[in-house]
Amino acid sequence: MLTTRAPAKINLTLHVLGRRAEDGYHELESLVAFTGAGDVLSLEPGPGFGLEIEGPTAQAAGSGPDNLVLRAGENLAARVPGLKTGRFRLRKTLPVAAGIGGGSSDAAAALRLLATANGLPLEDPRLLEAARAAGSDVPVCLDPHARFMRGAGEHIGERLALPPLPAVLVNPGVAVETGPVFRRLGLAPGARCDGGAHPVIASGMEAEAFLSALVRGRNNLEDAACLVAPVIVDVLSVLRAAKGSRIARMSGSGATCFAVFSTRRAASRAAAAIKAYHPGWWVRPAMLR
Ligand SMILES: C[C@@](CO)(OP(=O)(O)O)[C@H](O)COP(=O)(O)OP(=O)(O)OC[C@H]1O[C@@H](n2ccc(N)nc2=O)[C@H](O)[C@@H]1O
Ligand SMILES: Nc1ncnc2c1ncn2[C@@H]1O[C@H](COP(=O)(O)OP(=O)(O)O)[C@@H](O)[C@H]1O
Repeated sequence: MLTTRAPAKINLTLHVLGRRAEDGYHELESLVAFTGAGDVLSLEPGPGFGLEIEGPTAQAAGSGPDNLVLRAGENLAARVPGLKTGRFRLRKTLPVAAGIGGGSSDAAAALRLLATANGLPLEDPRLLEAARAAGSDVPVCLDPHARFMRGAGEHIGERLALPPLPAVLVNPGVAVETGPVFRRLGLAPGARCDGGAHPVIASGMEAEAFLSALVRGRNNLEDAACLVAPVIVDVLSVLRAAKGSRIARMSGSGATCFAVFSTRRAASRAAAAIKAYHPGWWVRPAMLR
């Protein structure tokens, strides 16, 4: 049995640069980081693909052929003749349709497990192709470390060493689909946006320099997502008001938002205080990397 983690993806920034005429997808520039924890996926090698799923958000994710774990597996099998397959077991704890790429990270985890079972290096181009075919966010989740993502997610930058980023993640329990949030931007195919250049972020930046660059970035989907799910406005104001919070922003197309704190202790305290006032919200302290 092979096992790997499928950590949550956080878009520390998400700049929308325009909308492509060819396929209607939006061109992005996004600084992505990952949490330590997340879903857990195992593979028991054997004939054909199968999926068992359990955990608090298993039902919302679904175990049918549309589950991104199975889609990713089939995508790779279509590209690698004689691929060794097997039965996946997914422990699903990340909220679903939450802007933290849980399904994408599960799909990437499935590809990593299949790569190991088949002796394929992570750099095998067929893995990247199978990832792209499963969804825009899957390629960046293949090797879950902080980096830039560009295009509609198909261009992945080098790993970046970020300073320690103690954070709190909050999801208010409202599922937000990605497509409708992009549509709310109202960009015509071929349109370009001029929201200002992305702040310069370099590997090895010291914490204060990194945070002052980060605050000059943005998530262009925030306003559109707040129209779809107005509770995001409350989540952002709670995170901004939390003691020791340095920056609060939405991840992806929402509804999960994050705040970064100067210390782990401040993040843990803020998480406990938010949870006490909002017992129905999913609240997690996390180190981002
Ligand atoms: C917004 C982001 C940011 O990381 O994350 P999430 O909020 O989903 O976590 C991603 O770009 C989402 O990636 P993913 O969730 O894999 O999206 P996909 O399944 O490929 O696309 C869902 C729908 O969103 C729209 N879409 C997606 C990506 C993109 N760059 N432009 C788009 O217009 C398209 O309408 C597409 O049909
Ligand atoms: N393994 C999976 N985990 C979560 N959602 C999944 C999975 N497989 C398929 N899905 C579907 O993918 C869609 C997006 O889910 P998810 O990846 O959690 O969204 P987001 O990227 O916004 O966090 C949902 O509608 C869900 O039904």
